[in-house]
Amino acid sequence: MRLDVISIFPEYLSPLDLSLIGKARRDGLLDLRVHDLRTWTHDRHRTVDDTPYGGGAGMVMKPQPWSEALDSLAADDDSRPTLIVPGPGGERFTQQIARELAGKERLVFACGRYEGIDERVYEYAARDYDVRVLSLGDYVLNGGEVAVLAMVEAIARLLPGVIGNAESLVEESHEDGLLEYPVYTKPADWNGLVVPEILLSGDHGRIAAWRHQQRLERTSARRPDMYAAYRLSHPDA
Ligand SMILES: COc1cccc(COC(=O)c2cn[nH]c2)c1
Repeated sequence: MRLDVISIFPEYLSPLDLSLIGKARRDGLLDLRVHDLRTWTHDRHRTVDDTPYGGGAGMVMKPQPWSEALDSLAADDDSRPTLIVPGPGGERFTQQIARELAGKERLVFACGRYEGIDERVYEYAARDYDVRVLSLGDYVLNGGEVAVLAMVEAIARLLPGVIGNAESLVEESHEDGLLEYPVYTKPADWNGLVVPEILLSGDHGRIAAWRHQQRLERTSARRPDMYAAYRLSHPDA
């Protein structure tokens, strides 16, 4: 998979050089390229924003640098990339969407700043891209970079070979509609707090049943919305 990120703060994306994502890039599992939007400005001040038509506070990102950046990246091959624009007004990003995007050939992430990107960029981009505005949650960030870090990590870890042990991708929160069970490691008695006896029993059938029960209880307590959806698709749960 090829991933491109366009930002006026490309250094914001440097955490993607680290750890498993960084290793996947070095191993050639992931072709991730970060671009400075100002590459596609031509004035002395490398201007990317201007005042909003209709008035109001703040600034809007100009359409021209974006259109040139998007044209340039689309021209690199004949695929039709998915353009992801993180924004508070987007469709909620979920594990299901992460799985869907992990199957794409090319993703391009546009990091908005200020009050947003001129609306005509979304229309213009739709010629060469499938455009998705995706939100991490109902809050406002100063720009899309933090959201891109989260989305790239959620997507890239699903790619074959990125996470050493694919087993760990199976029973995790949101993969199958339930939150994950509690986990423990040595020592068995720590500060007088002990590990549930069942986990020391070696009875893998009972351990699996206990873990599933824990997942049901946790999901019911913390995410009644998820629990209701789970019960609908698992009536005998
Ligand atoms: C597209 O233009 C803008 C403008 C301003 C900030 C942002 C960053 O996204 C968010 O704030 C966000 C993402 N998920 N939840 C909140 C994008």
